[in-house]
Amino acid sequence: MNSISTLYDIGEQPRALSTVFALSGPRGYIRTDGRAEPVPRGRLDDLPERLARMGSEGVIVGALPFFRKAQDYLWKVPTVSRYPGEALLSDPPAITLKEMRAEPSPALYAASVGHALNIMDRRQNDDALEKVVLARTLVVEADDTIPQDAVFRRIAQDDSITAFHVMLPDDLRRHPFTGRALIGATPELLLEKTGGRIESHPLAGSARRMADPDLDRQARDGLAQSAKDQREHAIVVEYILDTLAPYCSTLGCPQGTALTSTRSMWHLGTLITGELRDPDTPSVLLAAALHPTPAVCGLPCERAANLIGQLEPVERDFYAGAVGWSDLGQGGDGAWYVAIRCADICGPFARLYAGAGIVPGSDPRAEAAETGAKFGAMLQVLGLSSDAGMPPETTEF
Ligand SMILES: C=C(O[C@@H]1C=C(C(=O)O)C=C[C@H]1O)C(=O)O
Repeated sequence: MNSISTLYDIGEQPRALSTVFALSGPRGYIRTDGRAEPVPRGRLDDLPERLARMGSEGVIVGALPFFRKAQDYLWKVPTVSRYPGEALLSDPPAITLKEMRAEPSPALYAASVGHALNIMDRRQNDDALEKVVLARTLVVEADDTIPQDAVFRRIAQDDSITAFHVMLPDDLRRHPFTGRALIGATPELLLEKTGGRIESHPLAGSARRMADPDLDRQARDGLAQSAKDQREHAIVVEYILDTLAPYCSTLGCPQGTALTSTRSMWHLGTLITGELRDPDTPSVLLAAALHPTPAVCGLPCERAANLIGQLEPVERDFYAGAVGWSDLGQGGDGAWYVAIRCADICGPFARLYAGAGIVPGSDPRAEAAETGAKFGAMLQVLGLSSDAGMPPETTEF
């Protein structure tokens, strides 16, 4: 018996999964229909073999974990349904929250950033750490079970992001509840494939948006001119181009780097487009090959992942992994998004995650504030103030 069947007590039987996977973004609303068959769980490195055993029809949906050595959580469904975005417009109920705490504290997070900067300073050789993305979390507890569908619907009303709602394996070691899901508002496309054409839209380099239009313009201009943010961004774009090049006959970023925004953040973003040599390479395999990019991990990748494992006190699990779909019957067409600006929700608990890229020249206090701002979108849909995750002014760093 594998861990899915143990936790869900479903044996190897397919199960009905009406709300286990939904995406809603500028390209409409997609959700799974019909009975779902689990893809045997395993590491990303052996996903090609596991997928080959799933046949050539149906749609693969689900979540890839942050660490490549952790187990993915994927399902095969007969089909996905697409609806216009309006299908989600409804009036979701309010959520009453009881408690909130930061894990780790902003001060401890800033200390980890300082530690990473020391490592970067010390090692000036070929294997030197150039970038690492460090995350922190907020735990919120509601009075009652958090209504996941309402949270998803509320997020999906923001058309500057792609909202996702993806079932996760229950983790009874953490809480005695079932029905765990990852729900979020990602602005970042890892990879989309349509026929032979692929797109990736990495983001890196961030500034918090301001309510005052003059301050907001200053924040935007400051980001556009920041050499540190441009370096942080270029590392991601180069990595994605290098990784996709062997799969592509043409590849490039014709529009260059531009500012993009959500309701709460400014980012530097670069649209990467290409033509595949083999137009039947499934999007899920391309996403698995790319993941984790230095937008969520760092460079060199393995060194950065090891440091994340050492410095972050809370497991990332599926945060900063990827969520998406891949239609095997249509040459693997589909879209995979970076699973950020999200919360791991189970029963009355939600754990929100936010990370920031650290490069030489980063300021630990500014990174603690940046992660605070990145909690904003999820805090707001949970009924809290969007700046409730900002480090308190009185915090001693
Ligand atoms: C890691 C996160 O965001 C990533 C890090 C960014 C940065 O460091 O500037 C920007 C966008 C994302 O690629 C997150 O939101 O948790």
